[in-house]
Amino acid sequence: MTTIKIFDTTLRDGEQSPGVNLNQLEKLEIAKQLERLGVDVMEAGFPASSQGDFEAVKKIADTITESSVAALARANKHDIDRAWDAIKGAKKPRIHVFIATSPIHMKDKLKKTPEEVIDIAVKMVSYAKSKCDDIEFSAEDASRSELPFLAEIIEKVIDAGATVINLPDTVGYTTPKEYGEMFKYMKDNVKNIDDVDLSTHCHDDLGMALINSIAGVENGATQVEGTINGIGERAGNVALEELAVTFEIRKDFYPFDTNLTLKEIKRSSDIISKLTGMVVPGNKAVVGRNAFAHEAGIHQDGVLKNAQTYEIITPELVGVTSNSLVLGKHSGRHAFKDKIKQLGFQLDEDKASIAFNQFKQLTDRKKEVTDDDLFVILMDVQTDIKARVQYKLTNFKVTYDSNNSPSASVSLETPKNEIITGEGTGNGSVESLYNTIEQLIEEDIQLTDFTLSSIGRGKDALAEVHVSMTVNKQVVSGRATAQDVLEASANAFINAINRVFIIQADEKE
Ligand SMILES: CC(=O)SCCNC(=O)CCNC(=O)[C@H](O)C(C)(C)COP(=O)(O)OP(=O)(O)OC[C@H]1O[C@@H](n2cnc3c(N)ncnc32)[C@H](O)[C@@H]1OP(=O)(O)O
Ligand SMILES: CC(C)C(=O)C(=O)O
Ligand SMILES: [Mg+2]
Repeated sequence: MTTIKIFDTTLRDGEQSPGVNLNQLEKLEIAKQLERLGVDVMEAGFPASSQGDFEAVKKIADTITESSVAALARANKHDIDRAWDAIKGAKKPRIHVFIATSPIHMKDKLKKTPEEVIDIAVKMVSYAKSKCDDIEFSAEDASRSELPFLAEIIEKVIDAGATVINLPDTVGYTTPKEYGEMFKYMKDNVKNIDDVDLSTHCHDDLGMALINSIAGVENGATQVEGTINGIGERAGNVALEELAVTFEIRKDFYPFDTNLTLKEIKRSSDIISKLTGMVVPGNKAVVGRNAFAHEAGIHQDGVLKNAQTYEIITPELVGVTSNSLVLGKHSGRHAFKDKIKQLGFQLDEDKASIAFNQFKQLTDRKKEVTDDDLFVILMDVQTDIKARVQYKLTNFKVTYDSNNSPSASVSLETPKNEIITGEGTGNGSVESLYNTIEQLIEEDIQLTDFTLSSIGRGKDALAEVHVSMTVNKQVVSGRATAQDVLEASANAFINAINRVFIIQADEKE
């Protein structure tokens, strides 16, 4: 068995998913879970891209001890300086320098000759090496690069100090045969290739990210880059949980394994889905809601006789459990604290008390509080989602009449503690609410996405709303849960707006 290193880029490439915008506490929460999952390396972000990302990467680097913490940098001194300043406190820091090597990217995007690209890459890898021992070099768009040129630049950056060479399929264009052959070519033609880890980085534009990553591994890659739930730029990256579980379930066929703690997979998937707002499709491999559900009578009959007739992965393997401890109106603090631990949260006394009060309020409205409900409450408290509120919803009313446009009246408390109220209409109840809030806040708001889902089953399930929007041209997202759809919608909208003020305050600090 060869153990393949897992490089998780949920916090960098994953955050590049359109509409995803994580704050510092949310990124830190995800980083802690990735460490529990056992990733060898986590790419915490791109520090030169914004002050907020710099701060988040720094916080993660100062907190995480088991996994290496990587920061992305273009091949220029400014990006490398920012990356190093953010991660130098890490126990195992890695600077990740990239530059494109395909003819189309070099000529049309970078406007550089191949010789200039080699020169920049070598100089910038040496510069990064003068600061940090562990340097990853990525040849962006490697899969559309000319192989002899790729071999030349790789040999030179290894001489300059690179410790990991990543060959991304940046646009998800390659096929397994082609991608495997590229790794084999490097193994056969780059004289110092055995001094470094070779890495895959596959995007899923043609749905081949998993099989391409495996082809890379079969041809010499010792590191795989990807994200949890497969989120990422455009169609996303390879879903790391799919790779790790494939190696586990088909160990008779593939002689590879990973250091991941597989039973942390479901929790990782849930946290990332909740915090990013990227809902996991029900039929998604390994972590989808239906991945372990059987609908058809013939299947159910088979499973009752022997689960393995239709189940190749046991739910327990990836941390899907059915829990019997039901929390409700009559539960006390002990049972609640025990449940917090079971769900994998570590809250201090103050936060545990806030969460307990929110749980009690919910039990007044809901017969049975499920693990999913609690997960949402605990995650909100853990990430202080309500702690830095600027605008607060104090009251709202929506009137729906099937013959007329719905109308809303809303009261908000402003950052200056003034109460403002207004009224408005819209084509639907949510739109009337949003139009009214927009008029009150007087910022330039464009809603770009709205998702509503239910947490739990039945009439009294919680509603969860995610919104993405631009506020004064800044892209932000917000989420909220409530028992009422309109309340969740209003709070998600206001949480997104509040984020703009939090980002502005962070940037001033
Ligand atoms: C394949 C990937 O996933 S790469 C990672 C992509 N991630 C991101 O872009 C997210 C974060 N990005 C950002 O916040 C911004 O793009 C920034 C802060 C990095 C740069 O912003 P700006 O300075 O406004 O530049 P902008 O993004 O418009 O253009 C990119 C510039 O970097 C250059 N560039 C692109 N890649 C590289 C590289 N690897 N090394 C050096 N220069 C590069 C481009 O040629 C262009 O240069 P030019 O201004 O001389 O034409
Ligand atoms: C920055 C690099 C590694 C990347 O994300 C890509 O090429 O897809
Ligand atoms: Mg990528």
